[in-house]
Amino acid sequence: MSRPKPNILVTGTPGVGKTTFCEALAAASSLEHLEVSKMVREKRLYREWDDELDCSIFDEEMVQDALEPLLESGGCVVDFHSSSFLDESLVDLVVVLRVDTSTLYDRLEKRHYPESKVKQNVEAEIFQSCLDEAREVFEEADIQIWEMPHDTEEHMEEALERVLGFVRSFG
Ligand SMILES: Nc1ncnc2c1ncn2[C@@H]1O[C@H](COP(=O)(O)OP(=O)(O)OP(=O)(O)O)[C@@H](O)[C@H]1O
Repeated sequence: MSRPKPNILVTGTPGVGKTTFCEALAAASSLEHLEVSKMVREKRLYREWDDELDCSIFDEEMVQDALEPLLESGGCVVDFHSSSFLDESLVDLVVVLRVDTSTLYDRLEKRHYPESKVKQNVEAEIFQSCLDEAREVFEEADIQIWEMPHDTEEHMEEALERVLGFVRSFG
């Protein structure tokens, strides 16, 4: 499906720096940053709330229904820790941000997350859950999946340059 501007999914374990990266990418391009976790909270796109982990159990169908009209015209950066809800026909590139577990631990610690939530997210990064989920959803559809380190400012600049190159050459 041809779109004038690409839709890019930026995913990764909570705390890897998706929002930081997406804000910088949106500022450097004409793409619109869709911070899905914020949309889920504000539009209540969930059926239940996990009090222990202090997070929503988002509803895939509700999130897809909210995003599809925005993605159909292209030019979006979708920022979320999951990729299971996205129809591959609406995605042109997937970026999976990665950090080492000690960096991730420190970042999540600073948020004063419950120990169980820090542990759950560090384990997800160790077992590369987000990368495996993106591969499961998008590899069949022949959509590029770029795994990019995001532990330093330098790595962020490198990743931004590479993705901006994709945006410039799209279409
Ligand atoms: N490339 C980077 N180098 C150094 N620090 C970074 C980098 N990217 C993000 N950070 C820091 O890591 C922390 C988490 O960043 P951010 O909130 O963007 O993560 P996230 O993946 O969007 O998390 P969540 O999914 O929970 O929203 C912030 O304190 C941010 O300043």
